[in-house]
Amino acid sequence: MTPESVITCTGLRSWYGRFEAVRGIDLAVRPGELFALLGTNGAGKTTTLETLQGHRRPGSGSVRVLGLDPRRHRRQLASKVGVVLQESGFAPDLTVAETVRMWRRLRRLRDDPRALDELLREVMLIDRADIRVGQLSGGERRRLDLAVGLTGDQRLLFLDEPTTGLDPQSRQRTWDVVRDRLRRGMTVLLTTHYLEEAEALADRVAIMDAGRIVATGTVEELAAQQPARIHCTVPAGLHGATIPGLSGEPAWTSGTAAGSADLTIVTSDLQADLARLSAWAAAHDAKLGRLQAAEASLTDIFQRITGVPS
Ligand SMILES: Nc1ncnc2c1ncn2[C@@H]1O[C@H](COP(=O)(O)OP(=O)(O)OP(=O)(O)O)[C@@H](O)[C@H]1O
Repeated sequence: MTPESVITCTGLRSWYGRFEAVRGIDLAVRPGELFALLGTNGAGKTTTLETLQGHRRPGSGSVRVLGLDPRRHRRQLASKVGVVLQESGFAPDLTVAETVRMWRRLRRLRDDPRALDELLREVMLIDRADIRVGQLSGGERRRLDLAVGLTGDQRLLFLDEPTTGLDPQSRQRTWDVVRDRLRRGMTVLLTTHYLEEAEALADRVAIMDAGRIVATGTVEELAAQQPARIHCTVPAGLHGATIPGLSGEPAWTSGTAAGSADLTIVTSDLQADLARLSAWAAAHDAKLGRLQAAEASLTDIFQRITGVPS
């Protein structure tokens, strides 16, 4: 546990009756980082989030949010912690502006028309300010969720699948807003099943499976523990040839294009094997087609660690 952590879980366990949903997790989310909590269905993410948000008592272990116990200090945390849930039940008869104003009052903030306008502009809802919530599109409602989560002077934001159902432009806008807040010092705990988004945005990730954290670190750190992959096509006459010095395992198949063979090399020394493959191809005057060389992606890592396709 690092004292400067914004969120700390130590040995957190949680039960539903006799079923242990969270089985002893340790987490430390640092100030100003975007930390992504990923996991298989039923891994225990929601249970963990509910505990961090003060809605559930830890079965055992302890949690601290901004140094406070989230159950005992819910009031103090309410103005500092924003939550964007997948389903937020806003009153359909209130307008967008009324909804945000109401949340400002709930967070004991004074009325501030300028701050309200700024926030609605930020989430691209300024021209929908007087529209009733019940008339918003699904994507607009998600952006209202974000606005409400950001109402006030939040130091920490919980984001649960914030871009589900958003079109590419709204998705991009959401991430621009989150990035801007991160630059201004906010800490974000993201849960998402969109691994490409987590890969692009997260400073660090944790992968949960069956109540445990099974991997944690930066994507680069996790990728370094997994083999990389080289893929290319080779002239058919070289199918099955030995490539000298290769440390990885070559796998040959007949190519889909006539006169070619497909080669995949799974390797833990990507750079060296790429160099050996290139030298071998040059020595045989062979052109390598559709050459791809890549470290494991977060999707590969997730799949290998959990055994579940993402
Ligand atoms: N109220 C409940 N009563 C009994 N079991 C529950 C309850 N809520 C959750 N569980 C179980 O606890 C486990 C963890 O659930 P949780 O919702 O925390 O997982 P999750 O990681 O958020 O899953 P998902 O990605 O599917 O939303 C699951 O096996 C789930 O069935």
